[in-house]
Amino acid sequence: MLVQVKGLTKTFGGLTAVNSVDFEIEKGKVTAIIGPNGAGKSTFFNLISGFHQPSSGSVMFDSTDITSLKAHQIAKLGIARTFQTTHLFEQSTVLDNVLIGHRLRTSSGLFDAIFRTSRLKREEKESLEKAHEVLEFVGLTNLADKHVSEISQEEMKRTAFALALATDPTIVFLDEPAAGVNPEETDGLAELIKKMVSKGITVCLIEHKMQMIMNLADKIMVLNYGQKIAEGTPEEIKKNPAVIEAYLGGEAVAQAY
Ligand SMILES: Nc1ncnc2c1ncn2[C@@H]1O[C@H](COP(=O)(O)OP(=O)(O)OP(=O)(O)O)[C@@H](O)[C@H]1O
Repeated sequence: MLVQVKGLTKTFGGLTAVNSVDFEIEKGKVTAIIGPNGAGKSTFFNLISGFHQPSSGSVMFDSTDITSLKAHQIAKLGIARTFQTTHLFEQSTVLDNVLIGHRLRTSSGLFDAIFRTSRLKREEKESLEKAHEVLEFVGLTNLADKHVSEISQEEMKRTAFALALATDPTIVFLDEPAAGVNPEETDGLAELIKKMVSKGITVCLIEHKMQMIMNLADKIMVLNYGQKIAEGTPEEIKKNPAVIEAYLGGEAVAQAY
């Protein structure tokens, strides 16, 4: 298993946002996390990627215990995540946004910056090449010099993917990759996710668009009130009584289908 989560728990004051979750992600597969609003999905992502410290439990990545590592240390190990598109710098170009993502992986320090060492120059060149490569991969070469404020929501989603890919990740965590885009664009983003998997990248995503998930995921975990209530293939999840119960009453299913 690429990622192994055991007994993962996060409390905020009196609220248990993630409650004793055991979970595994297999290399090379697409794993989805679904659940009603407030179920703990984003918190779960934040725990794995080091943006929150767990209250208890453990996270193993490729046999390394990453439970107590900080976000930047986890990113260096090959775990990338996307954020909502609001995290992009609107007044910078698409290319510059991606370059910033790539700096994470390079190691020049203040000394290099001041004296413009050959290492810095080499790294700048590599960053630029990498940024162009990932922009081509996500289909945004033509928009590299546009400001983020000028591009569509779907193009912002692709930019967020490019940012994650610029760090050469083993696994990417995608937070609602298709939120706010139309059905045709959703299909395009699903294709892009498949293309990432075909290049050997493992994908874990949170998404409310059920049809997309059902077509894309090898495995689905369902969270409800911080607890894992089901796990299985899309076929198994569709038939699971606990899942149907959690979603009925809510509007999520009606909206998704
Ligand atoms: N930093 C925080 N401080 C306090 N409570 C938080 C914090 N982050 C999340 N929560 C609470 O934890 C619970 C789970 O939230 P979370 O955002 O993880 O759910 P979610 O499943 O991602 O929801 P959505 O689908 O709406 O994004 C919610 O009740 C939320 O209010």
